[in-house]
Parts: sequence; C-alpha cells; structure tokens
Amino acid sequence: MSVNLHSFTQYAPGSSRKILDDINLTVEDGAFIALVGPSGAGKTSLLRAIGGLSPVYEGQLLIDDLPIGHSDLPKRKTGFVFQNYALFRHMSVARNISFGLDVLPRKQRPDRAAIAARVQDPLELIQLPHLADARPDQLSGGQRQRVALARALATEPKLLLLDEPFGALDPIVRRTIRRWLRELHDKLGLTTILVTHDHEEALDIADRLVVMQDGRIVQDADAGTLNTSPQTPFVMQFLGETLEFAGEIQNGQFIPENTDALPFPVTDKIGKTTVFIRPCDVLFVSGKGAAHILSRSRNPNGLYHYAVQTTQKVLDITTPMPTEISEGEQFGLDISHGKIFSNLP
Ligand SMILES: Nc1ncnc2c1ncn2[C@@H]1O[C@H](COP(=O)(O)OP(=O)(O)OP(=O)(O)O)[C@@H](O)[C@H]1O
Repeated sequence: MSVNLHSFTQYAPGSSRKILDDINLTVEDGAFIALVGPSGAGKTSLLRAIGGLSPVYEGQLLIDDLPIGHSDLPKRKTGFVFQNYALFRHMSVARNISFGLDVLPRKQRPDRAAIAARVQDPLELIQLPHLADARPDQLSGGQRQRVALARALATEPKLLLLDEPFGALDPIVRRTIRRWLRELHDKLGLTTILVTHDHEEALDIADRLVVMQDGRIVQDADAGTLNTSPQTPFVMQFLGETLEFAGEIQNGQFIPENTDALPFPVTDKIGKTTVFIRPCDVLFVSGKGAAHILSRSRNPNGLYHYAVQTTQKVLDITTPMPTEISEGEQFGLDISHGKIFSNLP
C-alpha cells in the first residue's frame, strides 16, 4: 500500500501548538522506511496519523491514493505493533495471534477452521509453531515480540506500522529480530514504517530514513545520501559523532579558530562559519601545528581511540587505522574532509 502526505499538519489537542508541521512524505508500495529523531520529534504522532488514529488534521493523507477513511479502502489492511506488545497473559500464543480475527464482526469473521489455519501461517513465519499452546510468560522477550508481530500479521495487513517494537530487547536479540523482520517484509511484499530512536537500527533495516525534528521532516533519504550529504548539522550529529571547528572564511580559505587545525581552501562565501566533521575523517599532519596525543587505546570494535590535546581543548578522535604519530610528536589537524553548511540562516 502506498502512503502520501501533503502539507499534513496536526495540532496538540485544544492548542495551537503544532505536533506535526507541514509534513510531505511519500512511501511507495513495498517500501521499508524508518522514522527517526529525538524524543518529542513527532515520530509516534506521524505513525498514528498514518494508521488513521488521528482524525483531526490539516492537509492530505492518502492511502493507495484515496483519502484515509475512504469507503473504498479495504478495512484492516494495517497492522500495528508497539513497544509495549501487551500480549494477553491468560491466552495461549495461538489465541493471542487469532485475537484480531476472533473479534471481527460476525459477517467478516472467518469460521473456526479458517481462523486456525490463519494462525498457523504467522506462527510458522515467526518460527514458533511449537509454541502455539504456550502462555506469554513462558516466552523470552524476543519470542513475545515475534508473537506480537504475528498477531499483527494474522489479519493479513499490507501496511505494517511499528513503534519502537524492539525497544525492550537486548542488543543481540534486537539485531537478529530486525534482520528477520526485514526478510519477512520482503517475503510478504509489505509496506513497512518503523519508528525508532536508534539510527543504527534504522540504517540497518530500512530503505530510507525520514529524520524528524520539532514536528518537521528535516531530511528524507537513503543511508548513503544521509552519510555523504546531511542537510543540516542536526542530521549529521544525529547520525554519528561529530566534531565542530568554528572559524572564518577569508580569501577562499577556511581559517579555524583552533590554531592546531589547518586552514584549507573552500568555495563558500566569506564570513564566520563552522566545519562539522566525523572524528574518523580528521587526519593528523606531522610537522604542522602543536597538537599532541595525550592517550591512545583500542576499543572493543577494533577502532583506535586518541585523546588529542589542542590549544583549545582535548578532542576525542576514533579512527579505523592507527596513526604513525609517535609519543610527544607535535602535529596539526587536517579537517578539510569536513562539511560547511552554507545553506544555514
Ligand atoms: N495528545 C497529546 N497532547 C498534547 N501533546 C501531545 C499529544 N501527543 C503528542 N504530543 C506532543 O507532540 C510532540 C511529539 O510527540 P511524539 O510522541 O509524536 O514524539 P516522538 O518523536 O514519538 O517521541 P518519543 O521518541 O519520545 O516517543 C511532543 O512534544 C508531545 O509532547
């Protein structure tokens, strides 16, 4: 199912405060997108709106090119999974999964045999057919989360809306279950929208990341584009560690305030500005500047970490390759691989 929002704005109930502000978003049929951003950015509000749970809004919200709520739109084609998966503790796994079908109006409800068959498929999809009769408290967190997904899938949705579904899981289970979810999405031809505050998870699983801040979309792009061309400092900082070097552009050169960072040629206009750079893109240049290494270590991921004393402050720099700079040697910082956001006000 495709989802389209045009100039979509939503206010906090009884207030003029915008929770969602002029959202324009297209999710193509079969896409897997992630809504990311800090707490309060509006991710859940946007997901709920797409799920038809926010009836009052300005602008347009189209599902398969029809306004949401339109009578021609097939019912129950949307499956929700929330972080708090709230399985019914007194019901078996199978009953939990069939719940969405059991509560259908009599006319739409499949008969008992059909419901049993409809439970079997999702049980197999979540690879837990042997646990059909188990109760939720006999399952691990990861298994419970998979049951919650199966419950959403039993109604055979085309659009899957997931709000921090892996939040309660430990990192190893989280990684396994998200790969599994991605495979499931591909296999069933779903359109999936995932809310997460974990950008690594989003980069790992989604085709596209929609970065939100203060109720607005600040960038909507794939991982590669976000990495190479973040639109704002916020997007860059949100997606990974960032160092900032304030300075000034004079005669086609960026002159950093930190005198241990080396000037470099730029094409941007004259004036005060800031270079934003990933620590791993900073190069140490022997023989220029007076920076020196205070301490060095190797972290559990195999990356090399250096605490670098500069005239201004100590910088934490992590790189995939070790430096050849020796103890006590002085050097300058080449920051020319950084980014200047000349589009900022
Ligand atoms: N019913 C409501 N009444 C008033 N304000 C609300 C309501 N629902 C959401 N908000 C406000 O809207 C903003 C966005 O909230 P939302 O839960 O969508 O953010 P989020 O990005 O999902 O945050 P989190 O990651 O913490 O879940 C917040 O400032 C929140 O306080």
